[in-house]
Amino acid sequence: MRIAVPNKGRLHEPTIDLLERAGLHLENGADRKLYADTVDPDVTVLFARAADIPEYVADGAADLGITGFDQVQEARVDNVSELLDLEFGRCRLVLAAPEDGDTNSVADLTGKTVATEFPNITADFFADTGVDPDIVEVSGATELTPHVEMADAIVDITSTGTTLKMNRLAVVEEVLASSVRLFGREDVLDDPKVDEVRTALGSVKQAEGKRYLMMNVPQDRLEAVRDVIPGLGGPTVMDIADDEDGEKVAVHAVVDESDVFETITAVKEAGASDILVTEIERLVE
Ligand SMILES: Nc1ncnc2c1ncn2[C@@H]1O[C@H](COP(=O)(O)OP(=O)(O)OP(=O)(O)O)[C@@H](O)[C@H]1O
Ligand SMILES: O=P(O)(O)OC[C@H]1O[C@H](OP(=O)(O)OP(=O)(O)O)[C@H](O)[C@@H]1O
Ligand SMILES: [Mg+2]
Repeated sequence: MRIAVPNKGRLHEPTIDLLERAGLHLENGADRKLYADTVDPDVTVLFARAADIPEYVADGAADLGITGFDQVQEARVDNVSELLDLEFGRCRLVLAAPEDGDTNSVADLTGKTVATEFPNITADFFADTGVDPDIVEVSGATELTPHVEMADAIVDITSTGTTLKMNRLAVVEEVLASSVRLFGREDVLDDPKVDEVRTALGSVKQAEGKRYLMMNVPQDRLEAVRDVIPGLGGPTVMDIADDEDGEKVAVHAVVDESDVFETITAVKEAGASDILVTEIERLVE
């Protein structure tokens, strides 16, 4: 099973980090190579440009891919399916035009020119509006084009909005919301390995923002402690090995990070002691 992941750019690091946290440790270094093995002899990682990854998967060079939803849409591949929203690389593709110009709506672009790195997404967007501007494809620095009379507006990526602002451009309309996705070619989706990879990556997502709480509780305080532990099903209650009288039990629970502070105070008041809080690497529900 080959997974294509971004070889550079802003998605490279977080993708490698996610694979590592999911237990798919890369064996022979991720830098400046086309391939890396992983601890799983059946899984190889292939490094490719974020924009090329959907094609790699569609054509069979890789079986699974990790890249932005914008790239998957732009590639117009019809034999891949999304498996998981990995929820990083969040950004929006927007139609933007000079702040002080006369393009304030989509309709103002009749007979005008729009520059973009995403000509297919842009064409689909305008097809739905009935407005039919010329679309000029550029391969970077799109924000410059309205200032050099190349275009009247652009369709480009924004997240914080800093780049648009720096170039005195204002959003006219949102075109697409994107985040990084795991996707696969449809003819490999029955392979059990696909589900293994999806579960492993999903388990890292599940664990984010959760904490594992452990404590000791006298038997007669157990109900009181149980009552104040929020979240994910009931806590796990276990006997303590060298507690011969059986007076105390160990209580373990998964709690939202945002609830940890209050929960510690509450369980302590209810009679718990020796309270431990740890991070969770993975959580398979
Ligand atoms: N400002 C941003 N905020 C969040 N996500 C972004 C942002 N810019 C790009 N992305 C996401 O990252 C993907 C890849 O963008 P990136 O800039 O890393 O690569 P690139 O510039 O296309 O790659 P290359 O350097 O190979 O040309 C985009 O398709 C998008 O999904
Ligand atoms: O809303 P902002 O936070 O300013 O982000 C938007 C910018 O981020 C991306 O460029 P990137 O930084 O990836 O540089 P690149 O042009 O080299 O890809 C994108 O192409 C925008 O220019
Ligand atoms: Mg970029």
